[in-house]
Amino acid sequence: MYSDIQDVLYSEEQIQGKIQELGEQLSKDYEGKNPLVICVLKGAFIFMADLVKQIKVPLELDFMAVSSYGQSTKSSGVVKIIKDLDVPVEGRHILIVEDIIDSGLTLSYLIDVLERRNAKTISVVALFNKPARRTVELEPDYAGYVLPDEFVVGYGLDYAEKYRNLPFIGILKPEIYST
Ligand SMILES: O=P(O)(O)OC[C@H]1O[C@H](OP(=O)(O)OP(=O)(O)O)[C@H](O)[C@@H]1O
Ligand code: HPA
Ligand SMILES: [Mg+2]
Repeated sequence: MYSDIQDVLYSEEQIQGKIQELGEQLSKDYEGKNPLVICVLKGAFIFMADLVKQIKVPLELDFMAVSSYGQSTKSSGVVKIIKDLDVPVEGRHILIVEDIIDSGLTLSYLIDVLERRNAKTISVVALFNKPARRTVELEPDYAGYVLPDEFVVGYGLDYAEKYRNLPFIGILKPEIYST
């Protein structure tokens, strides 16, 4: 598994440091708001777990599973809800937790869904951001690292469901997905 990685972009320690910074900012901004923090499964599961431990104000959380990449390194362009939220979002302060924004299609779809359900506010925290690949205009309210235009895996992100358990984020060797 480790030999399939071309370059490690950010180590486990660097990622944890960034998450602590994000948590401090979010703790200030969500004081007294009891946000509903939504994890976008599967990719964001590790980030969500590490992030909420760094947010020091009361919050609730829920999970939504969506998918558009399947077994590919390119978005299919069609975002499917595989598991919906358990609780209503009407009147709630929503914080969407995403691992990565690439084309922006997943998040623009989700934001649209939550707006139609009358959330009070909707903000996005994304650990990784690949602005070079955007096909729809979208910027996270809280952002971790900007990544180069390469297919990356680890820290929750997969290629064909593999590599999610790597503790760092790295570039996958192109020969792995082009063979
Ligand atoms: O900005 P985009 O181009 O839409 O890409 C970002 C989304 O793609 C990945 O999810 P994927 O659809 O692969 O599902 P997964 O989280 O289960 O891996 C990733 O976890 C983000 O949710
Ligand atoms: N890697 C894994 N999953 C992804 C990526 C990526 O670079 N972009 C969007 N989903
Ligand atoms: Mg994926």
